[in-house]
Amino acid sequence: MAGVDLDADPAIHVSDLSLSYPAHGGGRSFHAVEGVSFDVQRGEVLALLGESGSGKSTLARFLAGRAKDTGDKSARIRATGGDAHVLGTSMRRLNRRGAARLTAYVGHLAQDAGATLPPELNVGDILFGPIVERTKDFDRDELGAVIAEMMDIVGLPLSKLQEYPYELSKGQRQRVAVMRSLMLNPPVLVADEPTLGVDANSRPRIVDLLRWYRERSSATLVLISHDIGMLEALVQDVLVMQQGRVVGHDDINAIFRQADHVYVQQLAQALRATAYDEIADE
Ligand SMILES: Nc1ncnc2c1ncn2[C@@H]1O[C@H](COP(=O)(O)OP(=O)(O)OP(=O)(O)O)[C@@H](O)[C@H]1O
Repeated sequence: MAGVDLDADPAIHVSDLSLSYPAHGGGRSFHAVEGVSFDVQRGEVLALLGESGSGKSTLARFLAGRAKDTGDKSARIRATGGDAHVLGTSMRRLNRRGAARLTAYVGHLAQDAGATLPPELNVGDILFGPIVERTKDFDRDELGAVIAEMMDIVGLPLSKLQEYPYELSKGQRQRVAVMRSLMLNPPVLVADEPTLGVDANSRPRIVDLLRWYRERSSATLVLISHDIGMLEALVQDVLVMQQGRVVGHDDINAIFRQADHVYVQQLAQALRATAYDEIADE
């Protein structure tokens, strides 16, 4: 696709970006992200942290080229300042066609993606879906082998390929959703809380799958996650958001050790407490 540069480094370049939701119900437009700048180098894993409502999902959707990807007009995100370039492509100038093409290069795992699997398809068809939608010309055996490897990593027996989403547990559905997001081998993946609300058994499986994917693809990942296991296993850099702004950006150890912002310190403490709770649960 014209405009996509797979060698772009940084893979993601965000410059003074501000994002808004449209005015509705007689109110004013809402500024969800304000004046945010950062880079993600090619092959790097960046975590976005911050309290609920700090703008993480909004930023993630915009970076993934899904700003207008919603039937609900009031949920369409508009850039009101700056821009973000992902694989050299301006997200601000992205039109509908460009956004559709970009989905082959920039994967987006939306929050609670497991809940939105197509109910009429079995797991096998769900996994093949992203490929079949694009081409009839693919090696079914080769892809089958990749699917079998992924099923093994996430601990799902191959018999599950014949089952439908309603037959799976919430954690199993989420594992399928994460597998599906990797089927097109996206060089950039934006994942919004991939382990949130998922049972303790499924969480490390999802972490293992994302780690496997990164090792084989050297993809650039942006992860929204407060899962200490996921952060420790995958993340190098952390960007902390508060009320739409960036209040910290550093190496994960530096952020948690010497954070000079009160909010970052509170977050680090809360994450450590969660980790201890989980150890206590085991
Ligand atoms: N459709 C919308 N219209 C207006 N405001 C919205 C809309 N969607 C989200 N917002 C607001 O934008 C702000 C940022 O929301 P966002 O979902 O990006 O935050 P978040 O950090 O991802 O939160 P969470 O961790 O709860 O998912 C919030 O104040 C939210 O209420």
